[in-house]
Amino acid sequence: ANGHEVLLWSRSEDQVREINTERRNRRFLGEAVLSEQIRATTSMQEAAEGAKAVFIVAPSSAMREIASQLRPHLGPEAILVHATKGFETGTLKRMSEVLADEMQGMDPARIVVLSGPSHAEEVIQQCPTTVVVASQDKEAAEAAQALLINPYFRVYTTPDVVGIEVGGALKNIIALGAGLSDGLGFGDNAKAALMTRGLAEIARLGVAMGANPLSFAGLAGVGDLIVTCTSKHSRNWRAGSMLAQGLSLSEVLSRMGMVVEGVKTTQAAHKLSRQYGIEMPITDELYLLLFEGKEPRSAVEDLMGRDPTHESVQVAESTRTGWN
Ligand SMILES: NC(=O)C1=CN([C@@H]2O[C@H](COP(=O)(O)OP(=O)(O)OC[C@H]3O[C@@H](n4cnc5c(N)ncnc54)[C@H](O)[C@@H]3O)[C@@H](O)[C@H]2O)C=CC1
Ligand SMILES: O=C(CO)COP(=O)(O)O
Repeated sequence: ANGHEVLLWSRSEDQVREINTERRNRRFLGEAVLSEQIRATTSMQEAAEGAKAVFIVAPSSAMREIASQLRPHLGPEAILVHATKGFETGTLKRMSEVLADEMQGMDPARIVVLSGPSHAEEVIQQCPTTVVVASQDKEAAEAAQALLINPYFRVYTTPDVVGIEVGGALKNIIALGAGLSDGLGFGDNAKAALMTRGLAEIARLGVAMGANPLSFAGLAGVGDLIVTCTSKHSRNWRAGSMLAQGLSLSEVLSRMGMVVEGVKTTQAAHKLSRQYGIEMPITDELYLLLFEGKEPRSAVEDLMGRDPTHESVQVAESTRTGWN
């Protein structure tokens, strides 16, 4: 829509053919017609060489593999943007840390994170959407902003890479919980409580990891939390509502056929909360429910029956500085 020449890389020959010959990507975007400016290829080299910007939009589980395939083809001036919401399971690293590992020799200032309330199904229909791009380098963030911004897609910048990645990843855990809550018929009060107290625990962990607390009031915090807990497009919300119907986790994942990042993120956040000494009661209950067979109703009873406390969000002082 912005007039750029876009070359998509996919490992699927069928998908590449469908995009190039029919201008459709049916499995993911139905009958939406893709711009003539978009072509696809199965060659990483063809896709990346000479590109002004490279966007990685793969599941978190594929990030390291894709980054290592990309490394030999990324030009010295290109910015590297990712829109992936999750952590690496084994190392608990954020996605920009995985990219920095794999792009040895590349200036980490060229890495940009894109996040915010943005379901692809609505962006392709040109519905008004706002996102945020984060980079330790102001120029790199502004370069991504300039490439993407248009009358229906508004892009903000921020230096808070940690806050934007942590907010985007952790909201998926709460969205799984919101789907469960809705599926069990718990009503709007319960969902509002989950979102609010969920945001409190997201902010607590995020700040401990070095985020600016104010980022959690922004697009990649409360903004993405709202859309993922309330949208019919959300895979995490849908997965939660299927779990409420009594389906097992493996049944839910095979029926979805698309990534449900909140599942692996629950595991990662459960470990991170212990590593940083942060209390995350909603995440803990979801962990027990997803991986240790706890019944949803007893998870809710345990959450509601915690010791009475006061409402403070209890975030520590942030130590991070921003751009000048
Ligand atoms: N769908 C959306 O609207 C949004 C998605 N995201 C994030 O983007 C990431 C990807 O999500 P979706 O595209 O929605 O997932 P998806 O499950 O719909 O599609 C993932 C694609 O990646 C491919 N893939 C998986 N592993 C691969 C590998 N090792 N090498 C090459 N290709 C591989 C799959 O074949 C599939 O085509 C996730 O982290 C998600 O949280 C972020 C914002 C919005
Ligand atoms: O992150 C998203 C929207 O901003 C996508 O959420 P789901 O993965 O739950 O569909």
